[in-house]
Amino acid sequence: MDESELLALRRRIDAIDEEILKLLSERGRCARRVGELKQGAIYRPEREAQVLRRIAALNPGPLPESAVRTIFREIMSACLALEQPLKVAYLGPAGTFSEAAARKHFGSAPQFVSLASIDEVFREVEAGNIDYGVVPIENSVEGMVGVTHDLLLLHPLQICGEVMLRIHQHLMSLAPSLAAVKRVYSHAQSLAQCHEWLSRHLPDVPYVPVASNAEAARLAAQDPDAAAIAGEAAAERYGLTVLAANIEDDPNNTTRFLVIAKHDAAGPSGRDKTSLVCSAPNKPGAMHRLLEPLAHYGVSMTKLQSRPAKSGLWEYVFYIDVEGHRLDEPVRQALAALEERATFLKLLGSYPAAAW
Ligand SMILES: C=C(O[C@@H]1C=C(C(=O)O)C=C[C@H]1O)C(=O)O
Repeated sequence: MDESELLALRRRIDAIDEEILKLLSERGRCARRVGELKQGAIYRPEREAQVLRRIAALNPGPLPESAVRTIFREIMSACLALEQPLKVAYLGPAGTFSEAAARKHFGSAPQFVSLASIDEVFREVEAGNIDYGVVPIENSVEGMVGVTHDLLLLHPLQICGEVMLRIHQHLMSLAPSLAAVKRVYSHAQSLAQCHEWLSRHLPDVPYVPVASNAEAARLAAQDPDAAAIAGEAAAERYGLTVLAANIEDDPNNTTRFLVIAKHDAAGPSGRDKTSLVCSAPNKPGAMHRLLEPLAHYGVSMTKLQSRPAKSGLWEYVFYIDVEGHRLDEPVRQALAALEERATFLKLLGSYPAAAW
């Protein structure tokens, strides 16, 4: 090893770090001043999405895109906290995928609050005790989360963002090896998602469903004969060793979360979605007529989900996501036409499509 070159490189790294720190401080001062000039919401999801997309496109390497995104996510998180410390609630307990989604979206600067139900997340945001709520809306394997759909219809809240989270399940334990595991705790959905792996590697032990993956990890941390299936955050939080990683049967398993607030994204980011819920008159061709304006104005639909209306038997409401912001001209016109044809329509908000 060339000692003098090593020394020179480390000196260079120290000098670079000082430069980075100076620039970060300057960035923080700019953000704080932006905060003073702002009217309305301090947190601007459309601007944050643009910053992340721009940085990813500019990245010259050698750092991978994911590393650069994570670093800039944290920089913005810290800058935003200088303008306004945020309170973000998620469906708890701590260590669940909902917490991972909240941190992926907001970075680590906000104060995170774990709440016991999706209903409580909506209520606390509506009451103004919490600035933003992160709630699951659909999973690529399990389908829609019904309660979140119902609450979006009931509460006067808006969607201001979405988060896509790849769900990786790990088997974790205090036990040194698989052979020592005598029972497995997890949420019923996670047990189902790892069914093939479990029947191949741990066919003879009981699988015990519990309230959440985080609860499973907490139990496994008290019992050296037990293992839990949960996400990585739970292993860290409860001091468990991952005995087998990525044991989910479907490697593309992804959950989509929504960020709810009292406002949506004030303007377009360049790659946006708009969500709405509506109902159609109960007569032949009504659904076709309802959706016709989307085709007419060239607006793409990314989701159409029906759900029983709580008003009567065999009546449905339709949850629709389209590409574009409500202020983009084709979306604005399509929504106006759609509203005329629907018996009921509620705009749930426009927001940047998940940046990563
Ligand atoms: C600085 C701003 O405020 C916040 C912080 C941002 C940042 O650090 O880049 C971006 C958007 C806002 O959430 C801004 O609106 O430009």
